[in-house]
Amino acid sequence: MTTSSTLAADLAIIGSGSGNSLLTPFWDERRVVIAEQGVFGGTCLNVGCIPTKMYVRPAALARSPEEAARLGVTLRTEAVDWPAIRDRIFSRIDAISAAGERFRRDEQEHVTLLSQRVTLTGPRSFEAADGTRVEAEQLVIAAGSRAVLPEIPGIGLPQVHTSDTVMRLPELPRRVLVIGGGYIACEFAGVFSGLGAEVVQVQRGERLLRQLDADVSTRFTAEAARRWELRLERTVARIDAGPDGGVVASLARPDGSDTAETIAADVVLVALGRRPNSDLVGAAEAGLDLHPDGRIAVDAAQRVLSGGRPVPGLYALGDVCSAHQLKHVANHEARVVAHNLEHPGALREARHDAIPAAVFSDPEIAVVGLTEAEAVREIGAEHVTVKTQQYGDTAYGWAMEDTTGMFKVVADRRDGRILGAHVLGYQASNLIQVVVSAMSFGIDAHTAARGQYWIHPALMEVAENALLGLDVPQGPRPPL
Ligand SMILES: Cc1cc2nc3c(=O)[nH]c(=O)nc-3n(C[C@H](O)[C@H](O)[C@H](O)COP(=O)(O)OP(=O)(O)OC[C@H]3O[C@@H](n4cnc5c(N)ncnc54)[C@H](O)[C@@H]3O)c2cc1C
Ligand SMILES: NC(=O)c1ccc[n+]([C@@H]2O[C@H](COP(=O)([O-])OP(=O)(O)OC[C@H]3O[C@@H](n4cnc5c(N)ncnc54)[C@H](O)[C@@H]3O)[C@@H](O)[C@H]2O)c1
Repeated sequence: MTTSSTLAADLAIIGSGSGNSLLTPFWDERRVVIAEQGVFGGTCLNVGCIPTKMYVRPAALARSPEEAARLGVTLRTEAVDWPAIRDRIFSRIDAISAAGERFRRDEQEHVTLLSQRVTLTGPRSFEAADGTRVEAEQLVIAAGSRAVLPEIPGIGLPQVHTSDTVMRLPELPRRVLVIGGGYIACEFAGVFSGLGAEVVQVQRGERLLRQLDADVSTRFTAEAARRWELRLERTVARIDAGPDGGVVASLARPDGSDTAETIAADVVLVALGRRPNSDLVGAAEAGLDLHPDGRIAVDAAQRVLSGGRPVPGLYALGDVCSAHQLKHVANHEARVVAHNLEHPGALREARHDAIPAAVFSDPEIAVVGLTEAEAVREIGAEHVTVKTQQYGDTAYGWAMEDTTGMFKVVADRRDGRILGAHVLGYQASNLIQVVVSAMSFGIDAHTAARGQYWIHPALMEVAENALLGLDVPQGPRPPL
């Protein structure tokens, strides 16, 4: 049945992920429409950051006998109860999503929740699948992104998953084929292998996480190869149904030539990047500017551009427009948009410098700023200073008997400006924050190292030592 009702709104939002956080008390007395085609709460909560990291922790625990053995303690992982892990994770997450939806739908009279896909009909209007039209004073596109699937035979087989579905499998698969070498592929390879599955990861390039600093990418690839099987410089050409309910994947070289290699697996995870959902909202048809990769173009205030000019009252945020597909970036952009919706005469701009990211794999990685190669390109090799501090050369690293952790810092040797940091190892995502702070507040490398106390002998000393190892000026009266 179709209806032709038209809703007038002060604010309309497409997407209930980061878009859901736009509703400050300012909107309590105003009419708001939120359109959501899928599960309420978006990617991070339901199928992204949160459930993946809830799998990472049990996988790390299951792996701990290896580390314990180095320290003279014998542990054994007796069993991994996948259904229990899965149900613990999703009983928490599904309840949060359901409560969020109930709150908006039933407890907020000023909010209308349209649980449908909507398509733009103008700069501040859209239409839902059932014919409901919405005309808004201001509109925010927060429609996110989705997994890219390669067009290969067998991609539609039920054993082939994306991150959207693989976390809800009924049982822990015995054999998992992971296609891709990016964030999602490396995190799931770490989880499944940690929990005891046989993992084969197929990556087109010669290293995993190729976009990261070469030292980190190289060391991670070597460590991954110790934990699960890698097939590098390979792609999957086709997937066929195999015996015992599994599949058989045929590999090819990156140029497409056959290698006669096959991999048998029970489950395949495809993780080859995510494309912005600008097409799902009809952004091009509505005349909005798009980047070549499909992202909606916005200005620094997150205003959507059309013909190079901002469209009044139309904003976008998060994966649908951002060059950084990260939840903390989407959240920051949402805060900026929330401000700008309330204060159209005093717009604020989003800050996109010193954005950190972590790959929660085994080992863990965290990065911020320029890689060494990017720094050389940007300011010239003669101005770049680099220090890599091994975890194993610090006191806490001795306690851990660590052999792989590294903390690399890149700086400008002329003024000590920190340009980037690249960390691999235990707690990398926490340790890097001290460099993120220094970069964000403009603190030079020597001041960051000597202008504060560091708890001895905490693992954080690895950051202190990395900063101290840079060849940077100390100024006339440096902190001691
Ligand atoms: C497996 C995985 C792990 C991740 N881990 C991390 C991590 O550890 N740290 C991190 O920072 N980031 C992580 N990310 C990335 C992070 O999840 C995203 O950057 C973030 O969730 C994007 O938020 P968003 O609000 O832009 O989009 P979303 O949360 O995806 O919200 C967009 C919503 O819009 C809806 N929608 C789209 N089109 C329409 C339409 N036409 N009509 C109605 N509704 C529509 C969608 O259904 C969706 O619910 C991960 C992503 C994945 C997939
Ligand atoms: N911890 C985190 O912050 C986290 C975790 C997961 C996802 N994410 C976000 O989600 C985004 C998407 O993750 P992702 O892992 O899908 O993408 P990605 O961009 O990290 O990696 C995609 C990988 O697929 C490869 N690839 C692309 N097309 C290919 C093809 N046709 N054949 C073979 N290989 C191909 C690329 O070379 C790359 O290695 C990430 O970029 C990240 O921003 C973040």
